[in-house]
Amino acid sequence: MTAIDTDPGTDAAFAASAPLPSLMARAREIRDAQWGDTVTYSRKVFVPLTNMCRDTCGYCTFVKHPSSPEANILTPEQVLAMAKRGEEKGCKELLFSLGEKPELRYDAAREGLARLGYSRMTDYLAEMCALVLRETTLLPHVNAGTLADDEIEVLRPVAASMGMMLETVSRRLTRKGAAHHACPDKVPLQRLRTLERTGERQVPFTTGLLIGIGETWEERIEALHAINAVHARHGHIQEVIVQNFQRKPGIAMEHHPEPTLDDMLRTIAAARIILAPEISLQAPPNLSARHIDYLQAGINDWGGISPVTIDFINPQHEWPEIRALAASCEGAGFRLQERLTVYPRFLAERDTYLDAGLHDSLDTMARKDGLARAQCLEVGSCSSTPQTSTAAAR
Ligand SMILES: O=c1nc2n(C[C@H](O)[C@H](O)[C@H](O)CO)c3cc(O)ccc3cc-2c(=O)[nH]1
Ligand SMILES: C[C@H]1O[C@@H](n2cnc3c(N)ncnc32)[C@H](O)[C@@H]1O
Ligand code: MET
Ligand code: SF4
Repeated sequence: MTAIDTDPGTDAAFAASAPLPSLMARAREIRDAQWGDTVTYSRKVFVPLTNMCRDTCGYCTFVKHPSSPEANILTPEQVLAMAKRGEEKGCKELLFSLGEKPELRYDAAREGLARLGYSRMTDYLAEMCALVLRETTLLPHVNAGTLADDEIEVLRPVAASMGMMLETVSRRLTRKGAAHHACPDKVPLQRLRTLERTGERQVPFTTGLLIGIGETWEERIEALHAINAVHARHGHIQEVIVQNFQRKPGIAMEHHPEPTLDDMLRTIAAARIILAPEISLQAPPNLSARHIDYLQAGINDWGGISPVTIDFINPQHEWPEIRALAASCEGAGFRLQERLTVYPRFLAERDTYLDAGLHDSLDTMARKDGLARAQCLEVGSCSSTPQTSTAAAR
């Protein structure tokens, strides 16, 4: 149920054709009703567990071929050292981001994993999540791309939340010369299956669109509807990220145009109109000088911001200083507030969405956090907070 009486069909048509100012005004209305004037972020440490990957996305600088001197798999000692540094700086989330299934493509990846005692990257990832839970107070979030049923099962007990950008639903982009050529994990059907499987297993989940990689406006709308449909079946989508493609030297798409600010504002507003209101809408603060304008298009979240690690995916773009971001949010009439990697709605339904083995860590973190939301854990309900007043669409 939306807070405002609307017809989803009419809204979709509106999103595709309305002038940008009225589209943004409509999106703001929906955001204000659900999320108020609070805009959130997650203080996190980013751990790039491996940069080897069986895919070769045309926009990616993160991926390294095994023949590169930079190709690596972080050791448990390195993971723990980064985690401890994050913990000291007050981080609450540890984001594992990594290449997809490199062991299925490269001997070097198989050998590297074997030296660590594993045959599958996902098993090593699960063990590193367990290590973080054991040795620190950080909550692990994993962004490991497409996941099969058994991979979700090994990760669920040790990851507080998971994510995978849908990126796009465009199959055209898997053709030769396009962004996702020769990327088995970027075939839209595989991405959609991961959204469905994590829904079936009730994993608090992040997904999103990568804007400006060759997709059409209609394909963006179709992707938003696909996300909304999977959420309507399972209620597990915590947040949707609208991320703008960044051009960098050395990538296949180095001459591909970046999306404009208007492109971003229109897509963010369309997302806010199409998606169920309880899905948090996120856009990164470090990939546009005009990110504050995103607030006028309906976002309520900035995603992860790290006081200790760079954005390994967009390393040329520094994180904003949290105090400076708070000041510019305030200038725009918003209050910046820290949040956990698990949103209040999911904490309130912990028995459904969170493995019992994670409850202690969640309690510790929510209390340490000192957020008013910690009360959700004690009273078992968050009905007084705007984020949780709407039940997940089922
Ligand atoms: O700093 C980043 N954080 C990314 N995040 C993390 C995000 O900003 C938040 O920290 C977490 O989702 C927790 O809410 C992702 C998480 C996912 O599950 C899937 C994709 C992304 C993508 C990015 C990204 O490109 N850069
Ligand atoms: C972790 C996420 O980072 C995004 N990603 C990867 N490369 C780029 C880039 N050049 N610009 C912006 N986002 C990118 C993808 O959407 C991926 O899923
Ligand atoms: N390889 C995964 C994906 O593309 C994780 C983030 S990219 C470094 O979805
Ligand atoms: S974006 Fe992810 S899947 Fe694509 S090449 Fe980079 S690491 Fe691999």
